[in-house]
Amino acid sequence: MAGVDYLADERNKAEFDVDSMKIVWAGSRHTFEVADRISKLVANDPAFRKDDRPMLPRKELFKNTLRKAAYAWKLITELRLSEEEASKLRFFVDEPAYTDLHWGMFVPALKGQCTDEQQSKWLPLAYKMQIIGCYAQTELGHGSNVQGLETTATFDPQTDEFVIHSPTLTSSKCYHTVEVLCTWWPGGLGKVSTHAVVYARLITDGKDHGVHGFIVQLRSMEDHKPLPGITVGDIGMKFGNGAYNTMDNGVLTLDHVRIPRDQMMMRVSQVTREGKYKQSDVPRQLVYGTMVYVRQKIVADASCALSKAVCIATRYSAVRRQFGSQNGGPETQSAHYRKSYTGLIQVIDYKTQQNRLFPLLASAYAFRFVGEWLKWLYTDVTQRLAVNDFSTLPEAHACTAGLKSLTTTATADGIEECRKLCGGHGYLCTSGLPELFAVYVPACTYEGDNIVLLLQVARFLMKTVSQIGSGKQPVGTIAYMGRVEHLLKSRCSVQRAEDWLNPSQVLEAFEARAARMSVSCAQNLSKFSNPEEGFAELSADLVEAAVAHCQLIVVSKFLDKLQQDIPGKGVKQLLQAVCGIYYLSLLHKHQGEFLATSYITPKQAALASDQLRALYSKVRPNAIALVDSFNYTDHFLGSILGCYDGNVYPKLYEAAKKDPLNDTVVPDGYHEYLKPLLKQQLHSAKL
Ligand SMILES: CCCCCCCCCCCCCCCC(=O)SCCNC(=O)CCNC(=O)[C@H](O)C(C)(C)COP(=O)(O)OP(=O)(O)OC[C@H]1O[C@@H](n2cnc3c(N)ncnc32)[C@H](O)[C@@H]1OP(=O)(O)O
Ligand SMILES: Cc1cc2nc3c(=O)[nH]c(=O)nc-3n(C[C@H](O)[C@H](O)[C@H](O)COP(=O)(O)OP(=O)(O)OC[C@H]3O[C@@H](n4cnc5c(N)ncnc54)[C@H](O)[C@@H]3O)c2cc1C
Repeated sequence: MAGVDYLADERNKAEFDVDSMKIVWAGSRHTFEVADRISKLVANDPAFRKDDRPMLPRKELFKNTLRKAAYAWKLITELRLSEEEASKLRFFVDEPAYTDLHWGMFVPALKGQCTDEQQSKWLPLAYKMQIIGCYAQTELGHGSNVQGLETTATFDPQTDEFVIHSPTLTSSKCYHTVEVLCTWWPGGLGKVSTHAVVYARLITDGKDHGVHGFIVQLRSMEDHKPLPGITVGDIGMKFGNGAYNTMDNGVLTLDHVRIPRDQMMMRVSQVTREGKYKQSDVPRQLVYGTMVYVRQKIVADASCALSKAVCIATRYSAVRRQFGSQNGGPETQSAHYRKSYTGLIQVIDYKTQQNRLFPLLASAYAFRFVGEWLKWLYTDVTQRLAVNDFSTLPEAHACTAGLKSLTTTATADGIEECRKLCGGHGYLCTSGLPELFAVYVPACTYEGDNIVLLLQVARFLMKTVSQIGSGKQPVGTIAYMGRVEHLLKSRCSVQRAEDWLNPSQVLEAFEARAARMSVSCAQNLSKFSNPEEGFAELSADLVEAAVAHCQLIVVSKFLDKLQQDIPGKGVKQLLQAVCGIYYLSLLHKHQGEFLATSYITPKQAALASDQLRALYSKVRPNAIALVDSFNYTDHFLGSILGCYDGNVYPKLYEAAKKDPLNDTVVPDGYHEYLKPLLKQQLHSAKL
């Protein structure tokens, strides 16, 4: 049976050039080649085995992660991998680790918030991993409310130092049940990091200047023990087996820990030798800059996680057969696999399966392209900041916050839907889906709770609406608000189902819905004498308006992508169909809003559904090729249900045999707990 491709027929049906699509998915030929090479390097190295993760006890799991991270670093240095290759290697190793926080947050925080002089001291150490850092912001009592952090950094002019101190019960106003209010959650903090960027309230001469970042050494470079005044450890097991438990999320208390003055990150503001507080020309919000950076990365990562789940569910839906003519014999005769299956229906052919699966497939592509665009936006804003142009920062904040929220929510829900799409077998760890879900789902919370972030977008929208008519022309993703009068009056002109394939029509529909929802919120807000009270009261509506705005961004960036030159036979046509599925499934799901804002009629909504069904039929023969285009190795997918050759059943059977519980035929515990029970029942039955 080895070597047979059970999905070959499906692959032969493809109407587009898969190799070209792989390049579109990767972003460029160069990126494709790097990803292809590095993913194979990881897949072929037994040191990166990961199928045992759900079975390992925490301590072993964690030690194994340390081993893999050290081995990955050895490869990176020995093979002299570039920064791009090294980050791909960590990505394909596919195991949350302290390195994510070191490279993903500690290094960016140093880059974004330190002066040039500070960077020249700290960055070389961090680049060579001579120090390992984490990002310690969240406290036990404060996560979302960053301004409410209670850790203090008090300047001592006598010694030219800051005294960093965790709040205690006596200094805490809000907590009465714990003795110490500590830092809580940072990844990499619990057991590994030697240093942390700690966020604390800066106090000079008795005055509180709000939250600032400080570089604090946590552990000795000699023996890794915590330095005096520092108590640090892991916060305990998290959701799921394996999963995010490879990460040492930590708890930290700082008891009057002293650091030199130059370990305050001083790009945004400074404290002089005399203890004078000075603010640079740059906006204070740049203290939040690392979060903008990471949110942008998280959007790009959403398409990776969702595409993984979708790849598994699509391949398995083509393999799995249910109902139909039974003339081929029972499902378990794997030796006659192909022949016996001819009369049975592949579950991917059920329209209900397509209606759940294909919008997720389309979302994976949509998030890929919006992620690419967001990376561009971030680069652009960074270049502007470097020359003191801060004009696009509010938009960058709104886009990163909103798209992080939209894409992570859809991805977490999508992974769970993919599990259900795989029926019972989706619930097995060997499907890869339970672990993927458990690893992914905190993305809805970390780096900003998704609702809290949408409220930030809503504030931005309300500010924009309030400025309409002031002469200030909205630009970028909010430019459509400049045409709000037209959008409030216009009506959809769709008459036939195919009219829903017209990009300008689609764009106007999403713009009109978003603009109308924002304007309606603004009108309702104006009825409140206290705007903050009104904002709190209407927050559920505001969140919906923010979602409408973010969906518009994703749709418009997908449509923009299709305006580009996309080479390869049939590639652009397929992407047009995929894009259509993305926006029409959104339109269908949020039909109520499109109808309530009166832009479309019920008849036009029905035509949209007709067109959506037609696009499902167009995509169906291409479904396997569309997920092959992600170019994932079986190692990276980590799923028997999603394996490339589709030879699912023998692999499931073999994996079950290898489960430690099957090491013995009679289980451990039989003599202590089962035998006496059975004996006793036998005895009473005889009586
Ligand atoms: C291998 C591949 C992996 C790839 C994948 C990634 C890799 C990397 C691994 C990561 C692995 C996870 C690691 C999780 C790591 C944590 O979770 S770190 C902790 C993150 N914590 C959070 O996100 C907290 C969320 N809360 C916040 O961001 C803020 O406090 C809030 C909610 C924005 C509120 O801020 P605030 O200052 O209290 O309130 P607000 O008055 O609304 O704002 C003031 C002004 O600042 C502006 N503002 C607020 N925030 C910002 C901002 N960020 N920028 C600019 N302006 C801002 C507002 O718009 C407002 O402007 P104006 O209206 O005055 O003009
Ligand atoms: C796996 C993981 C890794 C993490 N890694 C790090 C790290 O490396 N470094 C770090 O500093 N932190 C880290 N965190 C912490 C994380 O950033 C916070 O948990 C997150 O920002 C949410 O804050 P919170 O826990 O205070 O939630 P809360 O704010 O307490 O949220 C609880 C509920 O209240 C709601 N809510 C809160 N405020 C509002 C509001 N204004 N309006 C309406 N609803 C509201 C939320 O929507 C949510 O439903 C991590 C968290 C997790 C789960």
